[in-house]
Amino acid sequence: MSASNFLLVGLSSEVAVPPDIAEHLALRATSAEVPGPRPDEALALELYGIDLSFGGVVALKDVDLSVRHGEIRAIIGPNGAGKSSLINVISGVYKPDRGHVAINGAAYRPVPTQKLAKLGIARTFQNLALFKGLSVLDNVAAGRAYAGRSNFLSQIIGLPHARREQTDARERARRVIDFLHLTPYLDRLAGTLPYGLQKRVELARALAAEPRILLLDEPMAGMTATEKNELADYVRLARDEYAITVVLIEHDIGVVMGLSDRIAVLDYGRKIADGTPEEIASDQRVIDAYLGVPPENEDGEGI
Ligand SMILES: Nc1ncnc2c1ncn2[C@@H]1O[C@H](COP(=O)(O)OP(=O)(O)OP(=O)(O)O)[C@@H](O)[C@H]1O
Repeated sequence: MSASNFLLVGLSSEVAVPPDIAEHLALRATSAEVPGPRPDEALALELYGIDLSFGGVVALKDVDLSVRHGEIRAIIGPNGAGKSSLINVISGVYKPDRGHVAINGAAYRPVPTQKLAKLGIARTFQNLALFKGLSVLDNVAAGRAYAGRSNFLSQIIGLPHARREQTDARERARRVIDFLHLTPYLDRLAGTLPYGLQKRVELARALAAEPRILLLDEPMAGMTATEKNELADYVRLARDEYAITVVLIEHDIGVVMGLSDRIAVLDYGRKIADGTPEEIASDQRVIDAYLGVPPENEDGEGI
């Protein structure tokens, strides 16, 4: 039996996972590297014992993270704390040196970004990644196209199921555009819109993929305070309307405090705190990290 057969057999007896997803999942129990607890099916996302380094630079050290279904979960931390690295591990861009990621209670093997949608994951990027020369509608429909089943060739040839998918993608895109109050800009080239609206189009494109988990990489970077609050409202509305789980990394603690159900704080690649906004706001390690108090050395003394 091939390794993938073994994994699929194992999965089918453990949890009900759609075939597309099962194809990319591996039972956590198959890894002897970090014998952690069994994945918890009640969690949308679970990271356990994640290590990641680049040459001699430690980006993440022994990071655990649990995300409940329907939760808005923020990851914050000072510059270089490891936030982007962590979101890139979740989205399969980086393969961790050690540790596990589980989605809906089944372990997950990194997949190419274009296959993420099939796993029910969509993401936005720190630097805008819109097709600036395409209309808002085309950009948002492109997000849906990733989640479709037809391949690029059948779309070019115009096979019936591919054509149907394209029509569906545009209908879905229009609904999401309407939901995010972007209809007046439907035919505008994305690159001509003000920055705050482009970020909203990016959110629309991610939602068009009908994700179960939405990863937002610094969604409010470069925005004015008004734009940030507006986008935060849309993220909350989207979570409620589409019943999705949201994981975001963000620099602006104020916005995060108002938006998130729970917050994990990274500093120098380690998780130093995890809890509700109220718990995080009063955590001395978090206050120290943001005020720039140096980490302790191995003897427990400041360095
Ligand atoms: N591709 C890479 N190559 C080398 N080092 C990297 C790479 N990506 C991240 N790092 C290093 O890993 C550490 C964590 O970086 P990361 O970008 O994850 O932090 P961050 O919290 O997202 O920072 P910022 O808020 O500034 O974006 C840093 O020391 C960074 O220099």
